[in-house]
Amino acid sequence: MDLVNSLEGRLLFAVPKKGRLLQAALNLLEGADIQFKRENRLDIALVKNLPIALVFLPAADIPTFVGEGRVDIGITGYDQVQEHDAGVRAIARARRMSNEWSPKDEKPRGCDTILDLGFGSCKLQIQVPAKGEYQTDKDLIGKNIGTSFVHLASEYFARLELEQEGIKVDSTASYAGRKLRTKIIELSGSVEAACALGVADGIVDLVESGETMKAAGLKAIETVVETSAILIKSKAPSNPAMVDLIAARINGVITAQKYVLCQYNVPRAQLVDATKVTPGKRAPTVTSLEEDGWVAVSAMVEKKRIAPVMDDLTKVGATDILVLDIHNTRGS
Ligand SMILES: Nc1ncnc2c1ncn2[C@@H]1O[C@H](COP(=O)(O)OP(=O)(O)OP(=O)(O)O)[C@@H](O)[C@H]1O
Ligand SMILES: O=P(O)(O)OC[C@H]1O[C@H](OP(=O)(O)OP(=O)(O)O)[C@H](O)[C@@H]1O
Repeated sequence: MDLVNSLEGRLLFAVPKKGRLLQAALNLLEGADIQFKRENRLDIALVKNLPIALVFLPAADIPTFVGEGRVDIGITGYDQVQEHDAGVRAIARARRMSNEWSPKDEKPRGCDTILDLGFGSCKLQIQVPAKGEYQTDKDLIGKNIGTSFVHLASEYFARLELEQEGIKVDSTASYAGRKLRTKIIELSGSVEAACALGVADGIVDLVESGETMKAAGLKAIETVVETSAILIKSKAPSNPAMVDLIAARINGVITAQKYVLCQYNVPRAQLVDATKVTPGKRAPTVTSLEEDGWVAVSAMVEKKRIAPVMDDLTKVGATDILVLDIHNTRGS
């Protein structure tokens, strides 16, 4: 099969090819009924039931492909989009300084966020040895910083250096032409080892549970970016209607994962109190029961709140409380 020709007319959808976001992204695709078979070692898969092709790429590269409009939509981390944007800003500053800038450089690029996907949550944090001499981010000015997020780290320390000099920073354009006193060292993985091995005085890396940080004898002193996985699109996708369809399907899956359906019976006299406990996403559905003076209520409730909600319903006199998983939703 000529794979490149078979991409014709298909919306290109970038998915992380490995790492922390891969499995949750695949689960979302399955929930959205995006059917495909990925051949061994191939990074492109044609979707069987929709005019879409999936492109499996490193999470860090997805903002570049989407931002340049080569791929229409993608799933990646918000941190990766921020890092990419910071890199684009750095190039623009350098071009302006070297007078290579032209109005073409201003053409709209970058990605738009469609949805927060609710997984892959963590923080990009500045970390230092827990028992070391550095207590604040300012203590690291002029020192060595190890990171995979070189552009975000450079902007962070550029701002810090300017503020230390008493210069007000109103945009990242203020960093133009400045040489950082802090040395940003690019590392592609196992960044936590850099302090112990003497390569860096501090690091900028992701923290979720904090286990990796703790095991490396580090502590976090500042947060650069809070992140989670997002669905992004290019500024001018090839098929906007298909983008909307995918966004609606994925949104339906996320909502279904976040909520359960709570059903119960309650005396009509207690209905007001009960619906305060379960107001639903828009409003609860109330139907009358054959038994006089009683109603049945069903309402969507956030999964993480369901136990106290059941306690409170019991207190206001609800009975026959059922909690049902929601397989999928639309329009909620
Ligand atoms: N511990 C974590 N908890 C939650 N999300 C994470 C965590 N680590 C990374 N992520 C998210 O997953 C994205 C990809 O990180 P991951 O380390 O899986 O990348 P990768 O593609 O395997 O690259 P690398 O080879 O550099 O590890 C990150 O940008 C971040 O958004
Ligand atoms: O706070 P924690 O829950 O310990 O998670 C943080 C770790 O997770 C990520 O790395 P990952 O395990 O994906 O491997 P990597 O270092 O190869 O990127 C990140 O780079 C941290 O090292």
